[in-house]
Parts: sequence; C-alpha cells; structure tokens
Amino acid sequence: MMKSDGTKRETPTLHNQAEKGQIAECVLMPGDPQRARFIAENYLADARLVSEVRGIYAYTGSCRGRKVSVMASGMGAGSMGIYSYELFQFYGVEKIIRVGSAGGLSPHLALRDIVIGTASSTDTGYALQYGLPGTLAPCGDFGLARKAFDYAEKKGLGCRAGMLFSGEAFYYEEEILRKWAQMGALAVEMESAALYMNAAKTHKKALAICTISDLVFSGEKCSVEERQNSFDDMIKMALSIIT
Ligand SMILES: O=P(O)(O)O[C@H]1O[C@H](CO)[C@@H](O)[C@H]1O
Ligand SMILES: O=c1cc[nH]c(=O)[nH]1
Repeated sequence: MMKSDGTKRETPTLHNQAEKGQIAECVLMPGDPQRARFIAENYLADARLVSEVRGIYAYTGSCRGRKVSVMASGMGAGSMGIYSYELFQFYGVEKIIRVGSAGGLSPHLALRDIVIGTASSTDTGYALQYGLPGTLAPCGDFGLARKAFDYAEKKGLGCRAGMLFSGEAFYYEEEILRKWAQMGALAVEMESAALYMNAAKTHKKALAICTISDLVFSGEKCSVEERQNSFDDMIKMALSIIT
C-alpha cells in the first residue's frame, strides 16, 4: 500500500482494513468471528468494528478503562499465522491472548474446563520458514500464564496448565491423538503453535487459553451455539490478565 506522499505503508494490510491506531496493544483472538463479535458486544465498552475483511471481525473498545481489541484468527496455523503476524509486526500489538475451544485429551479434563497452553507441540510445518538447525519449542508467555493460573485458582475454576497439541487437521485418526495424549498433551486445537512462533519471531507476548468444547475419546461435546456464544469464564480470565 502507498501513502499519499508515495512512501510505503504497512497498514491497512491485504487482510485487515484497520488503520494502525485503531487496534489496541492487547488483542483477544478467538478462532471464530462470531465469538469475536460476542466478546465485543458483551465485554467491551464502546466497541467499534474496525475490520471485517473476509468476514474476520476485529473490534476495538475498552475494558476497565483500558483499550482492548478482539479479532478472530480463523482456523488453522496458516490463518492465525497471517493475522497474528500482521498484528505484531505492523499494528504495534504487544500481547495476543487466544481464547479458543479445544478437544480434551487428558482424562483429568471435563467439558468447559480451561487449559492454559504453556507449550504447544505441532505437526504443522510452520517453523520451517525459520530454517532453524533443530526443533523449535513454541511456548506461551510465562508471566501471562502465571496470571491466568492465579486467576483460575482465585475463582475456583476447573483449569490445567500444560502442553497443547496444535494440529494441522481437525479430523485425526484416534490413534494419533492417543499418542499425543500419552506424551502429555492436555488438549488439541489448531492455532496456538503458529501464534507462539509469531510471538517468538517478533519478540512479543502470547498465550492460548482454551475451553474444552469436546472430549475427544468419549465423544461428549458442547453445542455449536455454546462454542459461539459462551465460554464466559475463559473470556473473563483473558481480560483479567491484560487489564
Ligand atoms: O474455537 P476456535 O478458537 O476456532 O478453536 C478450535 O475450533 C476450530 C475447529 O473447530 C479450530 O480453530 C480449533 O483450534
Ligand atoms: O481442534 C479442535 C478443536 C476442538 N475440538 C477438537 O477436537 N479439535
């Protein structure tokens, strides 16, 4: 994109029509655009839609006097990769909290429990772009994770902190997910690894917190409507650690 004086500018981007100052330093990122709208309408004061390119809604408002944005990531590493990279690199965003849903792999989890992703293993090739001479370990920010865990303890929430498996696919053969469960993955989702890698690359902070929407090995699940419109404990937790 070119400014009127002919110099190059980075915002708006191909994927985000907001101007730089229209996005807050802290962003909540659900995968689902409808969840982004739900959060904006129910938790932010004076929320304004600042981008809707490709139906990926981004809103900016405030919470407890602090400017906060909420923007959907879409599904998968590629989609999260684009939006979070642009937020960190071009919009001056310092912290992104993924507020996602995930499938429970650990027998210690129940529906609607929250998992704080301190680490994120993946089968995606997202790290290949860095040409590293080894295997990168994508990690959530420790300070944010500690605040999130303290919040859960204070509120008495069902919550565990540990490894997520951030998959390329949604429909896995069960034996694959059993192997990840045996290696200690608490839950499966699809975006935390790309988010953590972009945070590492840009020296910013990120954390994925996920509500368990289904239990992979028993088949129990929350309804589509609940996945879209609820998960209030997780949203309050995310807002508490950035405001
Ligand atoms: O509910 P969200 O945040 O989209 O997260 C999970 O749900 C989607 C799959 O249904 C994937 O994006 C997965 O990571
Ligand atoms: O990626 C995901 C998200 C929720 N539930 C799953 O089983 N997988």
